[in-house]
Amino acid sequence: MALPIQDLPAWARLNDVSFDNVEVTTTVDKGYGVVSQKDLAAPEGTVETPQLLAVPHDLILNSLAVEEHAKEDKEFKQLLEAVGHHPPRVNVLLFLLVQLARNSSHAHVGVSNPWTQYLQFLPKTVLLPTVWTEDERPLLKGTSLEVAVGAKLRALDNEFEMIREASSDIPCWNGLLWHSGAVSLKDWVHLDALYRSRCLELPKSGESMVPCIDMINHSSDPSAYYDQNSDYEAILLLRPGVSMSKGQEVTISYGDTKSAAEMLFSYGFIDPESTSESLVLPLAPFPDDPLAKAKLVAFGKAPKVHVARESGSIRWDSNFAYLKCVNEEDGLDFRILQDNEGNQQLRVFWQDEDVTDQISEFQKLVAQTHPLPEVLRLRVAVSVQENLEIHLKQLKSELPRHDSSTIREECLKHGLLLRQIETSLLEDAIQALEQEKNSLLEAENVVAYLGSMETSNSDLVGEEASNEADDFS
Ligand SMILES: C[S@@+](CC[C@H](N)C(=O)[O-])C[C@H]1O[C@@H](n2cnc3c(N)ncnc32)[C@H](O)[C@@H]1O
Repeated sequence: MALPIQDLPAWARLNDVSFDNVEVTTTVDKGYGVVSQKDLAAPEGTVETPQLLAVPHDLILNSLAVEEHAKEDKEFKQLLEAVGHHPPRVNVLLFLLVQLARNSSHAHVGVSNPWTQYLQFLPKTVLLPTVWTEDERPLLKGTSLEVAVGAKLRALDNEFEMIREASSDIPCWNGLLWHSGAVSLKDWVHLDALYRSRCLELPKSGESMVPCIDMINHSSDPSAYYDQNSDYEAILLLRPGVSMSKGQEVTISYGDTKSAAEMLFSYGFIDPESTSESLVLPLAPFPDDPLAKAKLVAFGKAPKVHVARESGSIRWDSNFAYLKCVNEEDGLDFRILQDNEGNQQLRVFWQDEDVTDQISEFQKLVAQTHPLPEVLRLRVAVSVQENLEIHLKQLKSELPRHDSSTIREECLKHGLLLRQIETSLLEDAIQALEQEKNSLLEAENVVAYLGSMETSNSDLVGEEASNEADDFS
């Protein structure tokens, strides 16, 4: 069920949301947005700029608010307890799933609240890559989002199954959520997209959804910002130095340090004016490394390489790339230790020191303590460059043939933009790595090391040759 946006002012009045000289309307290309109803100005240097919106604290939706709702709603409390402790985001999504089920089945399980209705104002489609179709997702092939979106979809599937399992023993929820067919995995994926594209980081309440303030679009040159006042209300204020005329769109910044991939992943669009030039790619251990499994377990996170262009130059870093490129002969060791309770633990040792707790700083640690730091850096640079080349090759390979009528324009536009941004960054990073490799090859201890390797190889060849001669005799 959807409610027309013209009904939002009535909902706002009923719930004490105050709009001051602004209104929600439909924009040309960004769905809903907020525009000013009169000329507005906040002179430079003013401390108290005009307030455009105020949303009462009890409408702010986060994990804590969900627990408050549960106190007044016995049936929801039962559901929340059955699902157990999960990240705050899951509690909020569960709360929204219940409102969605109520709206679609007209069944009144538990107590309805302002969000039951507010959800009906929100867009039915949010084009984040997790909701792209099978035809649209190949646009991400070779980009840094290919693996991330697949992993996110699997995580969403697991969350939804976990909720189904935990709640299907509770008769009223089993009836509403599962028997009525009111909600499905598609709804969970949609709610997650709504959540990620609309949640704000409030100074006092933390990560939260805020009705009405979530109707404000992003700009790299924003006219407003949000805050929280002493009553914990979420408020929207005009920025100092901004003047705007009647009918102009009010905008905020969704952040200016996010990469193109992060913007697309969280908001479904890329604004090249406000994205940082960076990307994060997955990195696998060498397939023939006997320590590969131990390295992955000890690292504890998905191994990655981070590439960025900062002030015109390329920077890359990867703690896992360093772990990948060192071995026992460098001073790496894994040991299984047993604590007093008999639990076994994998510990990482570097040059006989237990560095398990420093594994997230492995690059720094090893770069400072390796006896031949330039030789190690060369090994890591070669491995990282190879990894980037594989991704670049995929990015440059032709996209699978598709029927353009099955790909939505917005997905095509932002998918191609992401490919273009990441291709350019990877090409420059590969070139920078080539330069770095060349200068490392000239470093004194690299020359000496490679020279010693050559000597021992030719000794070996000499020995082999003499063995062969022996064999012939
Ligand atoms: C917080 S909501 C803003 C309100 C939203 N336009 C709506 O219709 O409900 C964020 C979503 O608005 C859209 N959006 C916001 N700023 C945008 C921009 N500068 N360009 C394109 N889409 C934008 C994206 O779909 C994004 O996921």
